[in-house]
Amino acid sequence: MSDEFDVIVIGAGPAGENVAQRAVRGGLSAAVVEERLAGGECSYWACIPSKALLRPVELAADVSRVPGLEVGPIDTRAVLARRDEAVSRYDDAGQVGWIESVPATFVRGRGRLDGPRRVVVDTPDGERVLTARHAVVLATGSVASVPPVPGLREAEPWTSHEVTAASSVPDRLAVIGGGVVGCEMAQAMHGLGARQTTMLVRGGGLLERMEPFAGELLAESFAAAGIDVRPHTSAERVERPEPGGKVTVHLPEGPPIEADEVLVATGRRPATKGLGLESVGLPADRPVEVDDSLRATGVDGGWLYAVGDVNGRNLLTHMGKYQARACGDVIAARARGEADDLPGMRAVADGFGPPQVVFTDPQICSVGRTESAAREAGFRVRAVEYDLADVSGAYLLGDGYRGRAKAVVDEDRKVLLGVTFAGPGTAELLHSATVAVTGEVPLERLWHAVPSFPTVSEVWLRLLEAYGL
Ligand SMILES: Cc1cc2nc3c(=O)[nH]c(=O)nc-3n(C[C@H](O)[C@H](O)[C@H](O)COP(=O)(O)OP(=O)(O)OC[C@H]3O[C@@H](n4cnc5c(N)ncnc54)[C@H](O)[C@@H]3O)c2cc1C
Ligand SMILES: NC(=O)c1ccc[n+]([C@@H]2O[C@H](COP(=O)([O-])OP(=O)(O)OC[C@H]3O[C@@H](n4cnc5c(N)ncnc54)[C@H](O)[C@@H]3O)[C@@H](O)[C@H]2O)c1
Repeated sequence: MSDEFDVIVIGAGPAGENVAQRAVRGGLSAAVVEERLAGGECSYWACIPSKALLRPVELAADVSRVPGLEVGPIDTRAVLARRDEAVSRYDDAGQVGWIESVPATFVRGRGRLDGPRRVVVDTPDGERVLTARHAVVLATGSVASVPPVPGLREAEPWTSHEVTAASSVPDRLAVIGGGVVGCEMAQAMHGLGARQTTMLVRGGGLLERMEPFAGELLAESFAAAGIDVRPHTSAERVERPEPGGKVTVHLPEGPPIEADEVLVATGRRPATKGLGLESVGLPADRPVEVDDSLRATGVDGGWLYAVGDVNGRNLLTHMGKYQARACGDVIAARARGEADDLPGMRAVADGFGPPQVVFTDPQICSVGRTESAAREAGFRVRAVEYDLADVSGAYLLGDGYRGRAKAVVDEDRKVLLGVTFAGPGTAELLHSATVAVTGEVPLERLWHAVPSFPTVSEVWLRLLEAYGL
């Protein structure tokens, strides 16, 4: 059977779904190919379940800081049941219905490129060949990478998939990696009942891509909660004689770690395996390089696009969806032969440093460049910091509030290049920083954006005062 569509999207994660929606809105027909569940990694094995697991842990920490309230033990079964609800019990009927309501054609199966504008899908009913009149969009996401530690792969470690879908909490958990997944999932599992949680962190601290104080505050909070964070420590060898049995993680020095599960959280690689990239002259094992209109570079005819994790620009759902909006609009404009360079048709925000919230206690929130990244990029920089505990709104959230904020200023233009907040109750504050950084709001204008008293957002005023306004 042969089918022709204006646009074919491979991968129905948040990025793929949104490209289809925008392209259809622009007057085109679209097919969306998905091998597993419509909604993608984010909906079932990443953002949604991880936040469902973290929320009660965070709430318990918030409550424990307010005198007069008492936190009882967390009912882990109820939390796991709510997680199951949040992931629609791994049933994508709702998401498929949404795609069909766009309207776009949903094709269940594994897709691969087979030369220009041609996609072969292995469906449960056999092979189906789709051809695209205008564009093929790769939105296949990423997969967890497992480092070549002897014995690790054989030990069948947990990745983000297994930990977010866990049906029980291991008594003893070893975590390899001190990045976002490692931090969020160590905290979730520990808060939900793991008795011994050990984090093996190759570098000097947690969340090393952020401002240093963020990882430091998080490490203090983890230590207080009883999570054992071991900087400058790598796994040397892993043993698991019985499948599903006890795991032993050997270290270069000191006694090995005995655990019931080992979680690998050492980054991700683009999901390009078996995608047929070589059939269009692209390397098979790298992110698909794109320009700001999300069009793949180095492909004749300009019909191939890539959005979301697979292009390696910013591995975040909201950034993938942002790219998808630009991509769907630009494909539609090019198909109609209209101007394809309107401001919304270029994913320029990818270059600013994306907004990101790490949903730990304390929350870690950042947008734009860190001070060191800004200096490396050649900006003339001045940075100011403020202790969030000295802001009335933060103090009122609970006793012993710990938090910090930092603003990185471009001294030539007097605008913000980056902002970081670390502290409870700061996640919803981040968008104000995103607006200031993206909008390049002059500091003197920002002065007139008066924060409400007594909220945590009063830190804006304190940062500007620290700068000298
Ligand atoms: C534990 C964890 C927590 C996270 N939390 C957050 C968070 O809180 N906030 C945030 O912004 N980001 C978070 N992320 C990152 C976020 O999950 C990703 O950035 C996002 O899912 C990327 O979206 P995507 O559409 O590019 O890919 P995906 O969501 O990975 O979707 C890709 C889809 O393509 C399908 N596919 C792949 N290959 C093929 C093929 N050949 N044929 C057909 N279908 C195919 C896959 O089955 C999948 O459904 C988290 C990641 C992890 C691992
Ligand atoms: N709340 C959120 O926004 C959120 C939550 C989870 C994941 N994510 C996204 O998912 C992506 C993947 O997260 P991640 O935590 O897997 O990756 P990461 O890049 O954030 O962290 C990887 C960690 O593993 C370490 N590492 C890498 N290779 C190693 C090796 N061989 N041995 C030991 N340690 C090693 C790194 O030093 C780092 O500490 C992130 O880029 C993030 O954007 C976002």
